[in-house]
Amino acid sequence: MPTLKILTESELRQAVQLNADAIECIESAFAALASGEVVMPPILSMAIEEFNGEVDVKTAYVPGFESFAIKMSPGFFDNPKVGLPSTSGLMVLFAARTGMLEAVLLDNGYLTDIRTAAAGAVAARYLARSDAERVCIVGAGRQSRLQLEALCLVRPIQSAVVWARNHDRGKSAALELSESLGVSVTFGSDLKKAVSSADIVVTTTPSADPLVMADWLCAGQHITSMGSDQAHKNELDPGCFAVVDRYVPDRRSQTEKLGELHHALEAGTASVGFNIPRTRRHCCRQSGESVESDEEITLCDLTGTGVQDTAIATFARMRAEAVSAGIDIEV
Ligand SMILES: NC(=O)C1=CN([C@@H]2O[C@H](COP(=O)(O)OP(=O)(O)OC[C@H]3O[C@@H](n4cnc5c(N)ncnc54)[C@H](O)[C@@H]3O)[C@@H](O)[C@H]2O)C=CC1
Ligand SMILES: O=C([O-])C1=[NH+]CCC1
Repeated sequence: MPTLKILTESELRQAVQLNADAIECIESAFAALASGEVVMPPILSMAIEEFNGEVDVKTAYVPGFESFAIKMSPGFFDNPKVGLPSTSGLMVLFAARTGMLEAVLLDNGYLTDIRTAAAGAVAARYLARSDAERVCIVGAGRQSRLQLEALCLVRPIQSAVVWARNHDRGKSAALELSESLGVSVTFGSDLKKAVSSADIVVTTTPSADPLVMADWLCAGQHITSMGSDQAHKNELDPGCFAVVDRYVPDRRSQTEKLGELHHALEAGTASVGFNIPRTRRHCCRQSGESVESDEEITLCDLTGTGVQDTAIATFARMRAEAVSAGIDIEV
């Protein structure tokens, strides 16, 4: 009879943390995706508008990996009002050779959180100036915290400003991050000022209306937009596409439907097939492209990919098995 491994959130938290290993895991996943060998179908997404919710199913097969993950990932963005996290869910691992069920990772969204923050770190590693030290984080939820933590692992961050609609939540996030990261993190109510004075801007909200305006961007900045992962979400003024010098999507076929590119295509600030106007050497490659000039404005559009999920799930299972974590049941 086949054996099934079950891992709980606390076991997975012990196995995987946001650190250099997790970043390496996700960087390798993007490199595999860029090789063109990965099989990654479009995201299956169900909107439950009535409750400001969505459920995303993501998967990918990576040649050479013994297993592939299928992830079920709800995002219900009114949950914080009732004391619940916005995102949750689980990942399931299957054998790549036989399709047999191998493991259920009851992570409650933890592995998605880590792989998403690690993607932000990979983006900054390749696209932010090496001396980038001032950050603006837009939003004060789970990813706002993790994205800043991730940036501190790849750039010499000295200070950050957190902007949030809800000032109290923004102030709490800033205080918490100051204490946990040991850098100066303050709340800023003036988003224009916070964006304009940052070396790196990360947008982390499910906003359906642009928050960051094109004329706030400055030479030498890197922007990662990771909150907009559904067609209706839009954190950047589409005009940003007319001023950025380098654009990198996690998956072009996703960002043109779900990410910031989608809105730029609709607004006509980017064209299908594209190339951003005013381009010096624009790229749409998946990864491995690094910033070439300290004056470039770079934009990374993250919509979240199944290859990240297969990578983090297989990594977590390997780490957990190394310490004999979890229970095995015969099914
Ligand atoms: N690209 C990717 O791979 C992933 C993207 N996401 C997306 O990132 C976003 C944030 O996720 P979490 O941090 O887990 O959520 P969260 O609910 O913990 O945090 C969201 C933050 O955005 C704020 N916010 C909500 N609506 C807003 C609006 N209209 N204008 C300004 N601020 C607003 C909230 O008050 C909160 O501070 C979501 O859109 C989620 O779908 C999440 C995980 C992976
Ligand atoms: O899988 C994912 O990236 C997400 N699921 C819900 C919000 C984002």
